[in-house]
Amino acid sequence: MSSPSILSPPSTNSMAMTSFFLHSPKTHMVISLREAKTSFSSTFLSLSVNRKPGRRSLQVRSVAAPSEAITEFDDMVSGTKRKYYMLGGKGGVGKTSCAASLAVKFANNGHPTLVVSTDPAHSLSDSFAQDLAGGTLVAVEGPNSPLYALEINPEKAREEFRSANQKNGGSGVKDFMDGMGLGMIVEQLGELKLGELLDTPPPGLDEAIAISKVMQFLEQEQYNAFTRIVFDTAPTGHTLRLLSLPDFLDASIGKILKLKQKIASATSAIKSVFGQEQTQDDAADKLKRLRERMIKVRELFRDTDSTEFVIVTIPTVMAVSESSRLRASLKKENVPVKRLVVNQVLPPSSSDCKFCAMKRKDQTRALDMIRSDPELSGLRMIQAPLVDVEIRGVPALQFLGDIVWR
Ligand SMILES: Nc1ncnc2c1ncn2[C@@H]1O[C@H](COP(=O)(O)OP(=O)(O)OP(=O)(O)O)[C@@H](O)[C@H]1O
Repeated sequence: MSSPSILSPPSTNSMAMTSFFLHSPKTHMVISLREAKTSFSSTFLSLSVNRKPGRRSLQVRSVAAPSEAITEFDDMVSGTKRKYYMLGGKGGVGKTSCAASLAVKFANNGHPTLVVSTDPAHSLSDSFAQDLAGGTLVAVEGPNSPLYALEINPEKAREEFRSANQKNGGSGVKDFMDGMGLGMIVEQLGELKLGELLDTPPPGLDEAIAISKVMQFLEQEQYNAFTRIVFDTAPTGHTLRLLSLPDFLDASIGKILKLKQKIASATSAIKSVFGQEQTQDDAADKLKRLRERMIKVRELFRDTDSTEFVIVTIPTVMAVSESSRLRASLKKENVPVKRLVVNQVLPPSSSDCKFCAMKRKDQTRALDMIRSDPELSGLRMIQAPLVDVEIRGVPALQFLGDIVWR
């Protein structure tokens, strides 16, 4: 598939309006974007589809946004040292759209970029309108610099983790050791509840394993070239659990490894439970590597130099309340947060639509709530407008990225 191309270069008219046309070969849709420069620090644009026979065009009108909508993309884009951006928030607020648009913008600004979905319900493929599934790096067509996407299959990652664990304490071991009168050690292993944990994983475990899987990818030399890594994370609840999981898993794996050593040295008969010595060492190595990765994940989340967690929300009381709790938890865990994206803000309009007026009033209340919230008021607020078409495909993401990340 060829990439979308700009058909006509930007042109400026007497009203200081910029317009250009994008052509997506996949959809054969011509998108006309008009950006009005106003005296405000931000511009809201609204999209509409013109379905005239033979020509579908997406028109973007611009309206002024409040002046606090300031972002500092320069700060995000500068430097070639690798940086990680983790976008998280309540379900459905636009995390994927914002993460994908940020990744496109980084790539268009010269950064070889990797965008990763660790949300068990992936939507990167839908957002880019390209098939990115499969659990490996897939090139995204369209941006100027290389952009790759990775949808981690959490179940597969968990299965790998489970098989490493089972070799160190599965039910076969328990039966054997019971028979040897060593049930006590098995009970100790049982106390770790790792097997149970893997059978009914709590929210956050998949995410932790998925992120550790990404670390595994990044340990390989061929991935050194990526200078920006954007994570589209799972909804808030998972993220909160994820923050405490690396510590928990680290401790659990540490205990398992210690117990395994004890067991291994107890009798050579017990050694046979684990199969060949070779297999045993493999399993231990796997666990050790996983443990090291968990430590890296924990450090990565707290590294202010290279990592930023961006909270995405929408202007509703429920979403703002959840974002406030998320920010409080992130603060407690020393995870750096600077920005809050408030997505789907209704642009001002002169129409007398009652529904819109009510909705706008509601949103204004939620925005006020953000401004007076002790957890959120200190963050840089970025407002993104609710647009009237679905944001899909690289040209649309580029458009969203140019509004949000400035
Ligand atoms: N600013 C916007 N204007 C209009 N539609 C939007 C906007 N942002 C996102 N959407 C749409 O909202 C829907 C949900 O967006 P998205 O998938 O990015 O959210 P999410 O937070 O990642 O969802 P989930 O939690 O389910 O993964 C999509 O259809 C997307 O196109």
